[in-house]
Amino acid sequence: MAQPLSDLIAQGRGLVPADLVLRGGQVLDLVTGETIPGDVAICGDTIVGIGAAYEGREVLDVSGLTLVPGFIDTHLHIESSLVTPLEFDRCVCPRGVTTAICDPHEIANVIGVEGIDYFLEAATRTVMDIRVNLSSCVPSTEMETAGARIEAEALVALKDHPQVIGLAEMMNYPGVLMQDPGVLAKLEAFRGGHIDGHAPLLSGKDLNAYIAAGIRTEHEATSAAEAREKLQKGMRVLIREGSVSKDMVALSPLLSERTSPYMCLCTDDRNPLDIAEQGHLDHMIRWMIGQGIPVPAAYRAASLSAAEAFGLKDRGQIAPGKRADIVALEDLAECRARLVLAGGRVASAEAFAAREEVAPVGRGSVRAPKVTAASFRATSNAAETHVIGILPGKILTEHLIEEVPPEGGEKRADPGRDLAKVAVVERHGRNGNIAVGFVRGFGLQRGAIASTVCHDHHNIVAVGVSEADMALAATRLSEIEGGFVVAEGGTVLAELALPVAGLMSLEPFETVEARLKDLRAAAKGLGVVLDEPFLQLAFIALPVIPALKITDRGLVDVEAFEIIG
Ligand SMILES: Nc1ncnc2[nH]cnc12
Ligand SMILES: [Mn+2]
Repeated sequence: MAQPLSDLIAQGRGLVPADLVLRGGQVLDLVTGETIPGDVAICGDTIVGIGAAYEGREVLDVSGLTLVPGFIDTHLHIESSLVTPLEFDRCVCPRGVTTAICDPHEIANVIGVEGIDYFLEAATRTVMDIRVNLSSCVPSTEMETAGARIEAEALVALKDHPQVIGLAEMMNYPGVLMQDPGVLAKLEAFRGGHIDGHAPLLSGKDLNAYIAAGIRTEHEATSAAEAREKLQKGMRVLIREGSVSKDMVALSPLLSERTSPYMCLCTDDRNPLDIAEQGHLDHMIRWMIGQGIPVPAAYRAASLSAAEAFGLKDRGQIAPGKRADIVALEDLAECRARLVLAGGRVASAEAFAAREEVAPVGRGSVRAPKVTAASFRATSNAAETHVIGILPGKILTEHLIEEVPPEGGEKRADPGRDLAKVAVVERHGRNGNIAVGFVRGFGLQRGAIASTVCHDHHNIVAVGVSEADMALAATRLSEIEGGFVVAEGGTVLAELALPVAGLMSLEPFETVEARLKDLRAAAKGLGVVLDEPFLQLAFIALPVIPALKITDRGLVDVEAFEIIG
């Protein structure tokens, strides 16, 4: 809410006490890289003074601390935190993240615009400022069955919502290059405004064309060379460190004093266990400074550069006229928040408790066909088999070709060769599709794991070496309204219910953390070698990330952009 100009001016001049004063600290100025001693005076949600002594009706002592602008996660799917937006707020804001720019395409792929409305409603109630980019690819391609379809006109109707920035990641980059009419209609509708990108491995003239179409950011760069080309061609590069996509090591060498105005930080998909064990953007800042990235460059990417890249002129600096998004730190290299203000409000337990809940949506969203072991038979007479090769810490996969000799017209998993079956079961009640393929890299020796978090169409995906356990896990997901399940020998070993659209829990984030630990332990007990098996599982179904994926409609050769089996 805008403060009266007379209050801003009188409090900024020190003629009357400010509403709140942070006393005795020093401000890290991200333009010059210098620190400015003095109080910070705040009127409502706005900073009105720095670098001087102020009186305040309320005074917080921050002596000995350094104040930096609140952190901005420039691209994430809050659904991937596995908790509701208000629980995400309570989990992450105390770590210094005061703005989250989300793309609700996960829930939108399950329940359509109602899912976007749910996030827009939540954004009016959180302590942090949740901004929304409107989901551009629901479904991500025509090679999958989603629970909903969103065309340009539905997005245009939401365009002027105060929490909306622009169009979310244009993942259908082949559709841009092939000038798909539906894709061009969305680009046209948001032309001249903010359009996020998603163009993994795209380079050269095709990248030129993709950017010329008005697309401004990239978070899918997974190498310094790829990121450099995209920076040089005018994109803002968002360095991503999620629970599966971990690009910080590869990309942070590019982050310097010179490039930091054009680079930002994001998480894309990060679950509560990783947030608890390592952190969120604070983890990225801590790690990068530990690697020798200049301190102002790291904090600039986390705040000022992000604000400017997304047109958020009211934030990104601790300076008069800016939103009072402030993080107080004892040690810039440690980046452990001692105090966080979001819009002038302390991110305290009381502030989180005072928020009004948002009614959950997407209940009862799993409407899958009944399945049995026979549903997951792989019938074929040809030994040559396309196999999805998992790359740990990446959502890119390899397109492997293996000899899997059929026995009696059927191909089986072969744990000795790390060959498991993977199946996708359509669960939106549309067609009951079931596709079966093979995957290498989970290390699974027994049983099965399954999930309704299955980017981005969020059907049921199951990986297993026992078809009966795959059927048990998939059936259990229908019973618990979606989530994660580990099953072996006819028994469910561990599970996490995600009843909000089959994507988010209604439990506190601490409970979800604990359940994830049990699930990871149960999966490890079956031989799984991946650090983050469930998010890795969730991405083998995403047909806009090279190279071989599987949807409910079959195996997808992403480079050829076609279903191959
Ligand atoms: N959740 C997601 N959806 C689409 N593309 C992604 N790339 C990384 N995370 C993604
Ligand atoms: Mn994304």
